[in-house]
Amino acid sequence: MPVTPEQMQAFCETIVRGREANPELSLNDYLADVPRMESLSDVPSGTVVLVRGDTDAKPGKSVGEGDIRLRSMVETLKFGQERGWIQVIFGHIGREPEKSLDKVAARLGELLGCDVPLVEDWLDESSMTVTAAVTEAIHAAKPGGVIVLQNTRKYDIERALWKVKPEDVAGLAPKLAKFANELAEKVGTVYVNEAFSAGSLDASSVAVPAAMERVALGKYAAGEFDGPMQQCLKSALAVFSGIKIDKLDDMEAMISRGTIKQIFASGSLAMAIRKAIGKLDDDPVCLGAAEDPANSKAPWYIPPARVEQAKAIVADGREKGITFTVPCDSIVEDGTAKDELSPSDQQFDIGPKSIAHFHDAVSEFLEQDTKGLVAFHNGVFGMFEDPRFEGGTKAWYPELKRMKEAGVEVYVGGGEGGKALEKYGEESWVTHNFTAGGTVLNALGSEPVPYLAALREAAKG
Ligand SMILES: Nc1ncnc2c1ncn2[C@@H]1O[C@H](COP(=O)(O)OP(=O)(O)O)[C@@H](O)[C@H]1O
Ligand SMILES: O=C(OP(=O)(O)O)[C@H](O)COP(=O)(O)O
Repeated sequence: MPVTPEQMQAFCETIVRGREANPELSLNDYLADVPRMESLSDVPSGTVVLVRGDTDAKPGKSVGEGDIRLRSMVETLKFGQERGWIQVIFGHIGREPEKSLDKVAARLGELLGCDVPLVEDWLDESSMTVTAAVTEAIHAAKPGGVIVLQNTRKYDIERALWKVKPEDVAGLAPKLAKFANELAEKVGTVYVNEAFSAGSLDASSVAVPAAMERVALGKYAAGEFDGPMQQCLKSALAVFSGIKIDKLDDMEAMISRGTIKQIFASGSLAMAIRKAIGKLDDDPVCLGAAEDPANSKAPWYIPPARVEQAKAIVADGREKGITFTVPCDSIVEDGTAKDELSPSDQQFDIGPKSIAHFHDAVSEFLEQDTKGLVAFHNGVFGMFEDPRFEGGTKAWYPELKRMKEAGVEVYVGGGEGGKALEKYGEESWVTHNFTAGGTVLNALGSEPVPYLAALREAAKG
């Protein structure tokens, strides 16, 4: 049965409203309601299965280079191949619509040991119809065949939900319903999400499941949520760094679960915590350009409301016995270190005193019995892509190694922090490095993972 615009509206409103739609649900409640691959074991050979894949990868010259997300899909794709399904993978790559999945399709072919054709133009967006090229590719495929559709983000419909408010969903629902129904009719009504990192409100992840008869979470994604993510929920130490100030929401949610004993905050976002501590302890701190309203559009701007939020986090945290470790100096635009910022200074990295301070805080953390102790790290300590501002991040990864060697389970929450681990350390330095940044923060933090919410809604039927 095709999904009606009204049904699509209700479906997508739930996803867009996020936690507000179902405030009582935890990650594990979502996971409990999402069907797994085994539930599709009876899907017969020759069935066309739509797979939302983790295609945002940069495959290098040989297998193993830049293709970790593609390798993460192999078990699920083999599960389908063994059952003779024809799997049609669709997903995004980067944020530019013109980026191509040609290398991704080729690498998937190498990984699966078969030819994986790429369908370039698969949607006529003016009429919102799936093109004949897709039907032809499916007809040409044998049982076990795998097809890739070009970058979903070449079509505007993919990101139509990204910036909408719940009250605006109604206007988009007819288009989204047509899109999802076309895929259901011309491709298939069995849908698998094996895109662990695709945590945005892409239509392929959050609207298409509404038109599907059967849905399941892929094996890799399920394994990440059931395994390492469960361990992260037990973290005693959480390291939050980077530039995105909304990570304070996730810090708050993580603290509210009750396992956190220590917070390390670094990078640009730590300035909000530092300022908050200054206010609470009557020791004023200047954040320089980051608190100048003239910079309110900059990604590193710290709005007064975030400082207030940080104050509440620190005050509540201290009552619970949580300690907060923050930088005590900064590297500014000319590459020099400063203890205090002047109103015009911009912070780009933490300074040498902060590096030593974090080293000492790790030593202190390791003084306790480390058996069963879990640490979670997210983000980077400075603008590490520029060698002038990489010092803090570079010095931090050996600290993760030190913790792991002392018996702590150490998890890195993907994203830029994951890339920095590859640059300055080795995978073996930590217990697990997630292949996703945003998804991990949502799962551990303040908002449900959109695609899990969509799979849960779709599974309700
Ligand atoms: N002062 C800063 N501190 C931390 N990161 C910064 C800073 N200035 C710029 N950045 C950039 O922000 C990005 C990382 O921040 P963020 O987006 O929060 O991390 P993630 O992608 O892991 O969530 C990096 O590209 C980094 O270079
Ligand atoms: O790289 C990704 O996420 P991540 O940077 O959170 O790990 C995913 O492909 C999601 O990309 P998006 O943030 O453009 O939706």
